[in-house]
Amino acid sequence: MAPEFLSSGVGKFGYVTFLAGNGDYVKGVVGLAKGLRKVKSKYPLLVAVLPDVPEEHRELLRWQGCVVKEIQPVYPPQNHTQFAMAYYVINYSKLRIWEFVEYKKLIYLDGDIQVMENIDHLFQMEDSFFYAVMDCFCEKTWSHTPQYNIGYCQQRPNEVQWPSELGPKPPLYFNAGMFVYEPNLETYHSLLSTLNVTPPTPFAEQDFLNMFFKDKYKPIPPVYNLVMAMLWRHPENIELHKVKVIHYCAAGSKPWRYTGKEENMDREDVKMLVKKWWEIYDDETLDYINYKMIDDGDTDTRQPFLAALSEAGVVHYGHTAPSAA
Ligand SMILES: O=c1ccn([C@@H]2O[C@H](COP(=O)(O)OP(=O)(O)O)[C@@H](O)[C@H]2O)c(=O)[nH]1
Ligand SMILES: OC[C@H]1O[C@H](O[C@@H]2[C@@H](O)[C@H](O)[C@@H](O)[C@H](O)[C@@H]2O)[C@H](O)[C@@H](O)[C@H]1O
Repeated sequence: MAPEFLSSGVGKFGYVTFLAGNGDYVKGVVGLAKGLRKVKSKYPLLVAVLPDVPEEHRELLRWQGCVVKEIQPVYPPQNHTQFAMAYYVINYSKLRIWEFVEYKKLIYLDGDIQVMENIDHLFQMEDSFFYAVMDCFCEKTWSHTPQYNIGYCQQRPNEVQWPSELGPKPPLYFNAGMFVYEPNLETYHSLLSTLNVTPPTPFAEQDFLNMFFKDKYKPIPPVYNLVMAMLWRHPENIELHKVKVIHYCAAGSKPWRYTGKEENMDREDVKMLVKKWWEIYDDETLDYINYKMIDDGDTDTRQPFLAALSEAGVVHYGHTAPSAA
């Protein structure tokens, strides 16, 4: 029986990710939990799971110190003019994390993200804004947009000017795989009611969140969410050695499925980033149950993590952990 985690306490800050289905994304979330431990984050990782996430995956995540919270799916209104790319529709369910009001501020991270350096300092940014990294319009996944078709990208706004005949330049657009936000019930209900009257679009909840938060959005540097395609689309904007958060969102880049066969996946930098992910995933000292408390007390690497878990009301009863997925 996995340890009993209760998240009844009021925690100020935390990380949150989203897990759907009974497939292999659970490996991404296990890797993320271990990565946050490796960088000695003080805060718990919440996992918003859809009902279709099997109990054995939830158990595995509890054994990795995660606070597992079941959410119900969110679907956009049926609409015949535009559809989200079917693969992304399930991501509208991410909106449920605005209901986690026992936390003052949360950092959302996709399950295909890895944290390579501590980013706890982001919680100190000014309240009442929505912080995220700007996306790039140059991937073929953007071929449905005027930006892609005229070659305009916010990552290099002066190379191809936005033509005035197309109207105002599009507002800055963020990648919704990582963002800093404040859970709030009023915002949550407004999100859902607005979604009810908003036709689905190709990038689903990412488009929707960009529209909803357009007046509160504040860009943060790309070191906080390396959208992998930036490596070959805009290398001039990336200093790889400074990157703190890696987002394995390019086709073929999911480390746990990596074959190296898809376009750009044979790049040395991609191979290095995939290797870094596996080094963390395979590191048993980072498994929650093996995460050592150092008796001398003053440099206990586990204490801040346990303190944050207790602050968040997570009570841990240790046993031997099952094998990882
Ligand atoms: O079958 C799925 C698809 C998506 N996700 C979650 O939704 C996030 C966003 O989906 P995806 O990573 O496919 O989007 P990308 O960033 O690759 O475009 C994932 O990282 C997971 O956290 C999931 O758990 N199961
Ligand atoms: O549901 C829409 C998704 O949109 C985003 O992924 C996209 C985006 O990054 C494009 O710019 C890339 O071209 C594309 O490959 C990639 O899948 C988010 O990362 C993901 O969390 C989720 O919101």
